[in-house]
Amino acid sequence: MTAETEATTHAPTAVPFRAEVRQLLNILAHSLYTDREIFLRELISNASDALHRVQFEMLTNQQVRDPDAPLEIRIGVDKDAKTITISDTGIGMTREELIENLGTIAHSGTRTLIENLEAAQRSNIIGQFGVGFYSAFVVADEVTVISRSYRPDAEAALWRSQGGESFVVDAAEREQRGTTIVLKLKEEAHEFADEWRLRQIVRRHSNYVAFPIYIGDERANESTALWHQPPRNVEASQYNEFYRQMTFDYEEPLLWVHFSSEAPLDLHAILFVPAKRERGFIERRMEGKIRLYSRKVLIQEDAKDILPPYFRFVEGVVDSEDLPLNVSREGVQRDAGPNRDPIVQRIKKSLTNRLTKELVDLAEKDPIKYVTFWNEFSPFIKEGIATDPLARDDLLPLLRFHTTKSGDQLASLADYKGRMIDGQNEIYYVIAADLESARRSPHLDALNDRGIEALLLYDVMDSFLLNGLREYQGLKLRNVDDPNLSLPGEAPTPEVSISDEQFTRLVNVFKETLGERVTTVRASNVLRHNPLRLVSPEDQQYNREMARVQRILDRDFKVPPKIVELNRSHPLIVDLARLAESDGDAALVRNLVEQLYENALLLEGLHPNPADMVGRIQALMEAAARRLG
Ligand SMILES: Nc1ncnc2c1ncn2[C@@H]1O[C@H](COP(=O)(O)OP(=O)(O)OP(=O)(O)O)[C@@H](O)[C@H]1O
Repeated sequence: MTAETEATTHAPTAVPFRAEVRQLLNILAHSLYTDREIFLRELISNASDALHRVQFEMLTNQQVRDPDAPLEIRIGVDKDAKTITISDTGIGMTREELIENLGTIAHSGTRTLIENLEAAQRSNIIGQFGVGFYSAFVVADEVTVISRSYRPDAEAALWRSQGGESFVVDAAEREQRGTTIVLKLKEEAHEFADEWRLRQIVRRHSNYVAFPIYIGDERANESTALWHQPPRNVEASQYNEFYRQMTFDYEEPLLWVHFSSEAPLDLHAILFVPAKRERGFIERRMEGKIRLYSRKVLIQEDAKDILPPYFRFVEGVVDSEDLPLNVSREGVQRDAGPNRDPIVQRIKKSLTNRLTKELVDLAEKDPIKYVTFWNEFSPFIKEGIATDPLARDDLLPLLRFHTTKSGDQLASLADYKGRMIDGQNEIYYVIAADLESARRSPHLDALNDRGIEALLLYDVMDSFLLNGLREYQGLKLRNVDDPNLSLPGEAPTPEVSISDEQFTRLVNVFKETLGERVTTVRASNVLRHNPLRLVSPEDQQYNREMARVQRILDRDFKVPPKIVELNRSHPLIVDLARLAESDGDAALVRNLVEQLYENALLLEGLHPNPADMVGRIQALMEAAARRLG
């Protein structure tokens, strides 16, 4: 580097903030921010991240400034000058990094906040966002950052701003690796120049940070990571607090599991099942994060492969001395080398088994709480059964269904099995668009008559679930729309009140009216209380479960041709057969046939556009009114 370039690089330079950052600073400086104290959480979280990063760097890189510096955060207060100083021995920043990180790059949290600002201000929940470093300007009218990067050849640098349009960077004096942030408190924030107050804030928001936080000479945060403490010493409130500080979720978790073993596998972990699938009011998160530690070093912030994909809603911390440190910090790529590591696989298995067992226990011991779990997370469990044959048997006890006998309650497969009638060796189910349609399904006639229970499947995920659930404890699952359904038990034989000729004529009217939409029309021997049902021909047996999904996904979805089965004893069919005999009402008969067919489509969840029926229904109503009037 020449003397000139060095001189220019080291001159104090004013740099404008990026537009989004200016906007954010303006908002923060003027907002009535009730959660002002979270500025400390944000700065501590940055410091902790910087410490984690340098710790990780030291695993692989010998060339680190101050390799022996203790990894810690120190907070000091000058009561007279009204300043707070937050120092860390983390990874530090070069001059260029200060410019980039603290002024020109818009971070994810910043953008989300600006986009949702109005709602955030209205409900006073700015504190739920990761506003990060800039939250310093909520309490400070001047912020100074002095930093020295871990890179041995890097110089110290300074960043300073009053939060307006720009910031200044300059050279600085600092020997030690790390970052110091000095906040000159605003008049209305002088209350924070108080060690006792700061100590309280650290307890509330940053108690479980993995590095020591000192205020003055006293440690302010928990000294042993919660997951390293014996579970019997940890209280429910501590788990709840830990969860809240880690996730910012404002609801308490539904369940936690604390793992603590040293042999044969060293494993210390706390896993949480959140109360809701979507967390946070604005920044909705669907997936949990597992922070992976080895020998107390954070090696992955969002480990993807330490739990199976169907448990991706789980949050937590996993720490094992046995984990290989070569697992990358940027995140485990699924199927990438280190994940094939036998230790990673063993940890995964151990976590998965225990978590599954805890959920099964919950289902048995606290069915009410389990239903809240099921309502939120059932799609994941169904996905697990559909996609992971090895997990299937373990997950089956978690399944819950509405059935024809469960009323408003949910039933497990074991409940179903216990209620099977003599001679029954299959589990019957009906698929429909929603619970009410399922309950009304004409396919259920024959089962209801015999006292046989059916599972009511109406969730889109159920179609996928069936791929992995062909049988349960030796009992095959069978769709009740099966044309060859042969049922155990007895049912009364219905009276047939139309002649064969009348019926044949009616069958022909159905065939002519419905044309290519039907493969055949025939008498049903299972219908009792419904006039008609649609049955899938043999060649559709394998994909009919997916037809409903296709209808939702594919705008041009065409209903595959079906077998129409008619109930010869049903008054509507009887009347229709009589009506079909007289030629005068051909249009009315056609409309009735069409409507009967479409009613059935609707109950099957296959109707492409129910609103199309309105015109015809009106025509039928007019005809009825005319006759009655
Ligand atoms: N104490 C620190 N030591 C080292 N680098 C830091 C420190 N504080 C901030 N930084 C750097 O500045 C960047 C910006 O910080 P900021 O708090 O604005 O956002 P973030 O923490 O990265 O992201 P977000 O808050 O949006 O999740 C950080 O990503 C980091 O690179």
